[in-house]
Amino acid sequence: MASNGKVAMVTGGGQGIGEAISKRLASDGFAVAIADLNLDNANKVVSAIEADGGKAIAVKTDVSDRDSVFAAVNEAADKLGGFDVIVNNAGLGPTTPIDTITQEQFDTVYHVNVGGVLWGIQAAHAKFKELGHGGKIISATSQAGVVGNPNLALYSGTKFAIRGVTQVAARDLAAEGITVNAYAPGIVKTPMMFDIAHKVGQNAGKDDEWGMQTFAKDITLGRLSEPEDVANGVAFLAGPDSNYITGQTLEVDGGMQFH
Ligand SMILES: NC(=O)C1=CN([C@@H]2O[C@H](COP(=O)(O)OP(=O)(O)OC[C@H]3O[C@@H](n4cnc5c(N)ncnc54)[C@H](O)[C@@H]3O)[C@@H](O)[C@H]2O)C=CC1
Ligand SMILES: CC(=O)C(C)=O
Repeated sequence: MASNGKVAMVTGGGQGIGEAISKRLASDGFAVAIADLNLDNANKVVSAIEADGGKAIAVKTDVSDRDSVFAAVNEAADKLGGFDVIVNNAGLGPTTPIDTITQEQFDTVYHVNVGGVLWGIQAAHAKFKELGHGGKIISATSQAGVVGNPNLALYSGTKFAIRGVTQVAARDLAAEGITVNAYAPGIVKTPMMFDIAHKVGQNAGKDDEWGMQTFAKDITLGRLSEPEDVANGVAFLAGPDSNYITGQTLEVDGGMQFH
């Protein structure tokens, strides 16, 4: 794998979509910091990247904690020799029928999903400033941040918020050569989505694979998303071909908005 001389940090890179993004960016030549609450999983992704000839480190990070995110960005820059791209991917996706949402759930989910993106933007901005160059900030929203989904009020609210923060940050940081975009996956085969499929609506209590397949009927392209489908979109947002794009949400959902 030839280095492209750039450094990226992926939060929640230890499994699911973040794992696929980390591996794809490494194969595109980025040195990658995998920032995850689960250090064992992050280390497994590092080993896989290194086995393929790439460069990566694992950094234990809690994105809901501002200091932890700043420390992770500093560690990534120090150990990997620069900082160019942050992918604010970590998120929680609990199933929450509207009347069941508790104060504790609200605090946890908003701190991880919205706080994590906000702290990631701040920490990346501070590092780009210190290094004297621009960079790219990319955050995970969802098709549930484009249309309201049944039983996901708490989650959907955070994902709509991330699109708002993305648009504002794009305007605030453009003069410093920083682009800020988001990606909106659809129904992706990851532990989070299997859990939702197992719990909501007509899928409740059915086996996970059956639950997932019932979502496929709403997808124009007729199949569920692999994590790698999303990673392809993020690779575009992280690379030079997206230099004239900012404030946008790239919907990588097989066409779910058409139904
Ligand atoms: N799976 C899907 O169908 C969809 C997922 N998304 C979004 O994509 C992103 C990734 O989702 P998945 O890969 O499915 O999730 P996942 O639950 O499979 O993986 C999430 C990763 O984030 C890490 N994480 C959780 N809390 C953290 C914290 N406080 N600090 C640092 N790391 C933390 C976990 O350890 C895990 O490695 C999320 O933001 C999710 O909302 C959006 C649309 C659809
Ligand atoms: C998990 C998710 O983002 C959904 C169902 O849109």
